[in-house]
Amino acid sequence: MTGLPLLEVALQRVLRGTRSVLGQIACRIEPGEVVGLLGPNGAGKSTFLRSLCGLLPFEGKVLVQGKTINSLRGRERAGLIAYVPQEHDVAWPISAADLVALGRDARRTSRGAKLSSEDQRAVVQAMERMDVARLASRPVDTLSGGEKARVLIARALAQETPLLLADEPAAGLDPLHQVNLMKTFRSLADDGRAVVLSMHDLGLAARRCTRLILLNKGEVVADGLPEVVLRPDVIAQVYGVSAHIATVEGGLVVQVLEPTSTR
Ligand SMILES: Nc1ncnc2c1ncn2[C@@H]1O[C@H](COP(=O)(O)OP(=O)(O)OP(=O)(O)O)[C@@H](O)[C@H]1O
Repeated sequence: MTGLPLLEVALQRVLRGTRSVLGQIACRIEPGEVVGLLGPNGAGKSTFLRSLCGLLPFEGKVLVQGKTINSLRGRERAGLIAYVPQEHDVAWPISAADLVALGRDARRTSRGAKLSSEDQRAVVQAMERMDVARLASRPVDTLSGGEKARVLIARALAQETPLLLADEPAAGLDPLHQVNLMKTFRSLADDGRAVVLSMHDLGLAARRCTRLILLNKGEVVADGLPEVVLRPDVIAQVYGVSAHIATVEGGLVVQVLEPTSTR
């Protein structure tokens, strides 16, 4: 253990084009956390995640295990952070297994090198976790939307990084695969890693995340335990909907009800 936070963020501003879309955001993410990043369309969730992994220029600092993200070279960065993009475009008809194996690239001596037994174990485990083992030989351009999404998550899992950033990974997954995804994230966190994922399903976020960060218009509105962040007045103010919130065995239940006029 280094004693350093896994991720330390002190953003001052992020521009998209000439527009400032994220303001000051400061937070620390520690091993063991599954952080749900919430907020309406356009709130800045993707911008935030892409800034954290160094895919967008930003003003401020992002430290991963104490190292400035922009000082990390490709291989070193890929050893620390895995990223699941919101878009599921795959440019060529590669097999699902070969796509997942790309997650091991940063650990291999050369790109053409054979997968080591350790690489193979990671690929098989990631594919089993995402329930895509039976799709191994299928070209990814023949898969359904949810199947392809699960293969792309498996690629990031195969990277076996301390930090996993995922942009709406549950979108397009059926209920069973959504719950299993969140359980997988929880088990990574229990193993001392951390996951930050953006999401729109407040019920899934409430029940399955250890912490929620709620963004609105590029600012953090709330950051804390699900029961602290997901209050009816906050949901109405940020999302413009009423919600029923209850505590049942195993966690919080949130059901969105009707549009409100408070937003
Ligand atoms: N390339 C760009 N140029 C200009 N503005 C952009 C660009 N990309 C995103 N934006 C704007 O930045 C803001 C934040 O977008 P972002 O994609 O981070 O939101 P989000 O919270 O992930 O939204 P969603 O829930 O719809 O995925 C939005 O207002 C968006 O229109």
